[in-house]
Amino acid sequence: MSLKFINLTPEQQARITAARERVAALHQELPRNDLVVWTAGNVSERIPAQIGEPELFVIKPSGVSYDELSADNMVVCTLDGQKIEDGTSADLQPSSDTNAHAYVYRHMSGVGGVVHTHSPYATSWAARAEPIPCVLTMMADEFGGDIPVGPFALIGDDSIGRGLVQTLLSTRSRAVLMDRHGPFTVGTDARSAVKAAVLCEEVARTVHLARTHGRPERIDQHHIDSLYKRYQNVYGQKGNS
Ligand SMILES: O=C(CO)[C@@H](O)[C@@H](O)COP(=O)(O)O
Repeated sequence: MSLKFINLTPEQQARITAARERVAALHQELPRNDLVVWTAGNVSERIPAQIGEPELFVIKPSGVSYDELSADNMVVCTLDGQKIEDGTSADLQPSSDTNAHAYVYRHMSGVGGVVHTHSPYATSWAARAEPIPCVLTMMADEFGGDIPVGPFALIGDDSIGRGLVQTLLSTRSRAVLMDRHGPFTVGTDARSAVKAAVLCEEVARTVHLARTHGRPERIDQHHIDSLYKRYQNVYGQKGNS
């Protein structure tokens, strides 16, 4: 028997409602930052669960145009990737990448948000299965080094999620280029995962452009480490990613 939104505690219902608003709004950042064409991208966010509460996340419905997305049609799923009775139509299916997002949430407790796009420059590096070398200070700041490539995997089961987690656990980078597929990014919440997706595409583009007129040199590892440490601990306003 599937879980029902109406049977959850008022506190968890409120957390889900707030997450639906945030995730719906964050989907507008994908076309706004030229990270997607048509419906080819998705964002999800984990719902913080108190002891005894079911662990859930919110994700977009599959194949729905970004201008039709709203808090009302954000789908609520268990960490097994099963949609709950969340108040949306029983026919409304979650994203086709739900299994990948769910696998990350099950295996990486520190991840609160996952994003997948087919943004053109990052996807062109993925098509070549070539990591993006850390030749820019922005890469050291945000990704702590190169942006790695994850294994080729077909959609539909845990294959993408397994390859994604295996790669994420071997790097500081919050972005992974899945071989011949495209970028996935993670963050402490959906907003930080969207930021990683935006910056992943930005550095994929600028390194591509740099490569057309020469071979930029990778930044020395000790400089990458100090840039990453500063940016992760000093940059911006307190509490704002
Ligand atoms: O690449 C694929 C499907 O192969 C998906 O990531 C992309 O089309 C987005 O799908 P959803 O609309 O999230 O189901």
